[in-house]
Amino acid sequence: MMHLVILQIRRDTTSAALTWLSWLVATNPSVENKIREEIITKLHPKEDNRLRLCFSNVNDLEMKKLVHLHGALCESLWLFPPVPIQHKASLQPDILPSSNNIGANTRMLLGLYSMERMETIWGKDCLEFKPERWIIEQGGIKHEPSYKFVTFNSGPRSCLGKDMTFIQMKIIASVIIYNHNI
Ligand code: HEM
Repeated sequence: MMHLVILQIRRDTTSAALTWLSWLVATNPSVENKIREEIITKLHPKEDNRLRLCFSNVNDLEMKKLVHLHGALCESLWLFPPVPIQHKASLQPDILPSSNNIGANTRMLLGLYSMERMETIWGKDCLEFKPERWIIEQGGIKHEPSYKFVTFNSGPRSCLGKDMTFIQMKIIASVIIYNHNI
């Protein structure tokens, strides 16, 4: 039973992320155009085979070239984290990084959704959909520390599937965006 629940969490997080990405891209056609443009210029899909052939040798490096898609994905994972809230419990008394004292067996709720919409952490434009937030001036991907971009949690129990799910989501999203106008 536990195994089934864990499997569902892995699958449902990815599908929730792709659903939000579709909505954000559909309501921001200029972002969709930029993503399609970079798929064409960086992956060079062959027209007759659409994108299928390109993906016969897909790898992480190829997918990292799609910086606008990466930015759009991070924005949707950040604005609408598929795991919006989590809870942890202390085994023994401790002091949190915030300097709050907690006793043993204290249950704590982590509001990931709220933390990723806090102006004090992310700045004034924290509610806007801005994929360029994740792109550095030189055009590469901007990395945010996991204790700031908390969608996959941070520390020793953070998501083990993070890198894999990014590759999976990029493959699915790029095939859809290349072939369809959402
Ligand atoms: C968008 C997709 C995903 C999101 C947002 C996500 C998010 C998370 C979060 C927040 C946790 C921490 C849970 C906690 O501390 O209670 C977690 C744990 C985990 N995730 Fe993911 N996840 C995603 C996809 C995946 C995929 C596709 C896999 C496997 C292929 C995976 C494997 C795991 C595993 C094994 C853990 C447990 C790590 C541990 O407890 O040591 N995740 N994930």
